[in-house]
Amino acid sequence: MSKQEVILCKELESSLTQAIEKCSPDRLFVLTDEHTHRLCLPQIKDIPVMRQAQEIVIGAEDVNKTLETLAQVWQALSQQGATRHSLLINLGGGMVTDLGGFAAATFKRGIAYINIPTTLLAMVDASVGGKTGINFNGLKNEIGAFAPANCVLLDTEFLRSLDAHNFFSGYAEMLKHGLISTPQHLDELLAFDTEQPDYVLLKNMVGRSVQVKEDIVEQDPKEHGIRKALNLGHTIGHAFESLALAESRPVLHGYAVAWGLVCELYLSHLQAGFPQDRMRQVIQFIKENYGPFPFTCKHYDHLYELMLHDKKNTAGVINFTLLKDVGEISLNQTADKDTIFETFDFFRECMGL
Ligand SMILES: NC(=O)c1ccc[n+]([C@@H]2O[C@H](COP(=O)([O-])OP(=O)(O)OC[C@H]3O[C@@H](n4cnc5c(N)ncnc54)[C@H](O)[C@@H]3O)[C@@H](O)[C@H]2O)c1
Ligand SMILES: O=C(O)C(=O)C[C@@H](O)[C@H](O)[C@H](O)COP(=O)(O)O
Ligand SMILES: [Zn+2]
Repeated sequence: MSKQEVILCKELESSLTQAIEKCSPDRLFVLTDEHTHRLCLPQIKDIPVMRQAQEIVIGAEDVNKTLETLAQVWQALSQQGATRHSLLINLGGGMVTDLGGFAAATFKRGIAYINIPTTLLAMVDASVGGKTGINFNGLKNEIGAFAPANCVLLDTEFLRSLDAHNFFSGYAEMLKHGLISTPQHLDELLAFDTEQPDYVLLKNMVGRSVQVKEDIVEQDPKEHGIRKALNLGHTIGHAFESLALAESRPVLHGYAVAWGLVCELYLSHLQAGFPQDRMRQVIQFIKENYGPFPFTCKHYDHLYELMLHDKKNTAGVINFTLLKDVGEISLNQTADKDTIFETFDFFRECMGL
């Protein structure tokens, strides 16, 4: 897999023009959800190279990251004359870049695509690294492919219209990048004024955060080893997210990751010696900014069953990425059912549930 080009744009217009010209497509398509169609497409629609772009609009948010929506995109591409030499631009958050990336990877066995992420989460994480896919059978990203975008164009100006919930959702993946990289990066994240964001500083932090991901993906594009570090917080986080979806009370992906981090930092403390003061510091930040995920001990078995579907697992054994300390990663860790249930008890207790 070749190294993916990720550009922190000074000027989106020229970067996008160059990126499209480099692909020399016969036809151009732009995929948005209903919100990014209204809020973000106007920023690029009038760029001369975009004038011929045919628009495909899908429903917003993870409830629409489905096979039905994927089929709508395939249908639109097919009916509007897309060929193997066409180019798809995904303009949106991680839902659009995941689903659009998978549509591009599968349409006529694969066409070129460019990601222009418009949420914080998609900028630092989802748009980069080639994991594409959809939710299926009540499970997160159950169907998908590794298929990197030809190019990823980051423009933090899009963040100005993002609401606080989606800001914090993306910030959870940044915290994850802080935890798996360096104490300095984690400290700057914990110290950032999230109530009145300094957008210049945020742009720099986005650059550092996405670099953490790029470095790991470059070493291990298909998650045979070190890429599992990017899944910290997700073994339990995805179970929370799927449970919430099943109970028709969906939560944002990054919130589920933040709550998953609380549990997996506790597990890291129990099993890998992660320092208690650091654990408490990060949990305090999450408690203050994300609130609790309500569940009772009646949910434990369901959560455990969901964790049995984690993609890192082998032969029915649940696989965790844990930390010995900030930046000291311990891959392929396991925990027995009693210990996992103890982490749920810990979570509920420290969240005041
Ligand atoms: N492929 C990966 O490596 C990877 C990594 C992390 C997360 N993900 C996936 O990403 C998805 C979550 O992505 P997300 O958090 O970006 O959510 P999202 O794409 O659902 O976007 C969240 C909301 O913000 C709106 N929005 C987008 N840009 C906006 C803007 N600039 N201003 C105002 N509103 C805007 C969207 O329309 C949507 O309503 C999940 O499906 C998750 O599984 C994938
Ligand atoms: O890029 C990766 O690798 C990640 O694990 C990043 C995660 O933040 C992301 O949510 C990813 O989609 C999870 O992948 P999955 O393989 O657990 O479905
Ligand atoms: Zn994630």
